[in-house]
Amino acid sequence: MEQSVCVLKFGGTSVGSGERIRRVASIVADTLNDPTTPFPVIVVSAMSGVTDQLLRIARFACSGESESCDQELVALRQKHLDAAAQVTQAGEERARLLDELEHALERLAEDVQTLRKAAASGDMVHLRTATVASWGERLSILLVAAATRTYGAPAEAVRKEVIITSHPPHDPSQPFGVVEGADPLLEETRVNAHVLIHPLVEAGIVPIAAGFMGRTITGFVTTLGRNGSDYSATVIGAALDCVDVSIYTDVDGVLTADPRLVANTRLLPQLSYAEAARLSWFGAKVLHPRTLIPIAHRNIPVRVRNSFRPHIRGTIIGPVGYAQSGAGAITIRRNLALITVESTDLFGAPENAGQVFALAAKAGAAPVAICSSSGHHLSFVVDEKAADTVVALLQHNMDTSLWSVSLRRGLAACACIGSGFTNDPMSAGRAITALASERIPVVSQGASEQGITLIVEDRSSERALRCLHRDLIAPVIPLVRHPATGKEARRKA
Ligand SMILES: Nc1ncnc2c1ncn2[C@@H]1O[C@H](COP(=O)(O)OP(=O)(O)O)[C@@H](O)[C@H]1O
Ligand SMILES: N[C@@H](CC(=O)OP(=O)(O)O)C(=O)O
Repeated sequence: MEQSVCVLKFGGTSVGSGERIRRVASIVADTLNDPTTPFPVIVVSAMSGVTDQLLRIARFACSGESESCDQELVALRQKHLDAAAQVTQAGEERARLLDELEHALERLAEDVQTLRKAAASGDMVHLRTATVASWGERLSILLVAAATRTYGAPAEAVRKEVIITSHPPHDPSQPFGVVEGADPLLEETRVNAHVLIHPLVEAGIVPIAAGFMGRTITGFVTTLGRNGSDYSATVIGAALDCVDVSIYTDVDGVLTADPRLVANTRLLPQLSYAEAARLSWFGAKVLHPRTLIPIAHRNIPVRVRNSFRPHIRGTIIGPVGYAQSGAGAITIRRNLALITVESTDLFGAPENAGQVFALAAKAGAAPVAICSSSGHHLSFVVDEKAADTVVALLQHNMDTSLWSVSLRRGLAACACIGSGFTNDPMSAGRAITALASERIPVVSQGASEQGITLIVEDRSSERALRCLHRDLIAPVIPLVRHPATGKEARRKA
């Protein structure tokens, strides 16, 4: 019988430097040595900032800015060599790592050349860009594997083959230096995962696999989209029938709001798949929005944990949710636009909803939120960058003597999320009152059993997030200066 496995995914912040990679290696070694945990399979992201750097390299290569391109390549090489010096002692392991890194960097340089030529001929630039973008993960697996071995745990980077087989990306017409996510092919990925991972596991060797990347059946490298390593970890986890997936990042778990924007956030110990999916849909960067798709229907739990404080339990995402009344978390999704389709004869919006959303989908825009409708109008928000294409398609395809289409840019969605939100009849009122008290107008809104979504102007969105968090989740208690006690008063006197 095959041994049961758990998947540990380490994000870019967790592998951001040699010192951090050593910390990751010690977590991997501890997991391997813990008899109560299944055998670990590791999925890693690129060192933080490296995918951005690779996409700059891709852009410079395509636009013929050779000097800038070469400068970035030199900086990228140095970053990985510095990390290599930190994760290994001089000796055999260091020599092996440097050799592997040099070989990988040479292949990256070749792929950049191929991209240059592709841009000149206009041939498959998007696939060549994905190949360049995937090198961040292909470099970091070498560092993590070497670091893990120095902790006495046998580990090997999975580098010759790619685990995730995917479709090609849908839209080949991306601007230079941009990658679009491709959809994984689950059955093919399952076969690869068993062929590539299980022999290592059976031999007691920890597999270290590159997140984010995939490959088409015809052999082209793809990506699962920006920040897609979380998603790749659950795709690989599902393919391996893993017991659970741990996402290691730089915060203690899923919090009541983004701690970079709100001061007094709290850890959410437990979330249902639906709650967590909603949080990431509405902007919580801690999880990629597609992460839960491969595993939720199989009840495989996901734990979000801090690689800097691994002793903390983190957040468990599973079938059972956050069982409190009111909002559990507040998120913001920015850079949205509101599209309103209105019939001039005051009739027919519900009948035409299917056509409206089909046209939006054709423009590659899923409605982020559907805000309001009546017999003669329908309004929904989409990502601002897709809005012009959606409006153009609507105007082109709908009878403009009967329909008008309007667009309002510069908006954001504030989502107050929690399955218990509607248990408390005061919740929605408190959310709107919180915004009103800060003079933040609500442009539109939508509600469901899982919470309420308030559309506000983008420029007010961070302020809106803070006041909603303060009034719905964690009041900010002002520091009160107590009057001097008797003793202090005597000393002052
Ligand atoms: N509700 C939330 N809970 C926790 N973190 C959040 C939340 N919303 C946004 N974040 C942000 O997500 C970040 C982690 O995601 P990311 O930077 O992609 O990490 P990684 O490099 O590990 O993939 C955190 O540092 C935090 O600022
Ligand atoms: N490195 C890729 C994929 C990724 O998910 O990274 P992270 O785990 O650091 O968010 C990116 O930056 O898009």
